[in-house]
Amino acid sequence: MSKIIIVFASMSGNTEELAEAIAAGIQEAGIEPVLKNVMDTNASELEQYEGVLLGAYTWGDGDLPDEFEDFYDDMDDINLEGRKFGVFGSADSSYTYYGKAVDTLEEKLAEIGGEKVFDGFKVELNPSKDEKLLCHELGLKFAAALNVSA
Ligand SMILES: Cc1cc2nc3c(=O)[nH]c(=O)nc-3n(C[C@H](O)[C@H](O)[C@H](O)COP(=O)(O)O)c2cc1C
Repeated sequence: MSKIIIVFASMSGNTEELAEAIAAGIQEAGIEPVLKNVMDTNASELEQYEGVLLGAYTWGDGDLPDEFEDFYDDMDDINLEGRKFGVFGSADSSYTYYGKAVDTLEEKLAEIGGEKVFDGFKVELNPSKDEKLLCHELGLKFAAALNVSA
């Protein structure tokens, strides 16, 4: 059973690229993460993992992606005490609420007991090579944070 799950939503592929780069960093640390599109899972699955990473682009006027709405509502029914989390997402700074979906998910994860490992990681549109390297480092850092508490 893997220790880490990464759940993401990505309409045009940018957030998915972040998720894959973070997953590669986790793999380098020796943990095989579970990587799932939010449409293929549900919030209750998060309770099975020690580490939870959520990735979402921002939609509408600072909104969560539509496909994250049910998952987000169902997070109220789970408890992530003792679990570590991190949130990431691609966004566009020409909008008023830059990457607000990332903030919304971070707040919810903290509310249900999770402990944040890194500050919400927002990337402007398509990730650059350097930003993908940063994702890789975040993956390593996240895996290390779990091992410390193990
Ligand atoms: C209709 C629409 C609304 C958007 N609203 C926001 C927003 O409020 N804030 C923001 O930061 N980005 C907003 N975006 C930009 C997307 O988050 C951005 O294009 C992102 O790179 C998409 O990521 P993805 O490739 O993972 O789908 C919006 C994009 C569209 C098309």
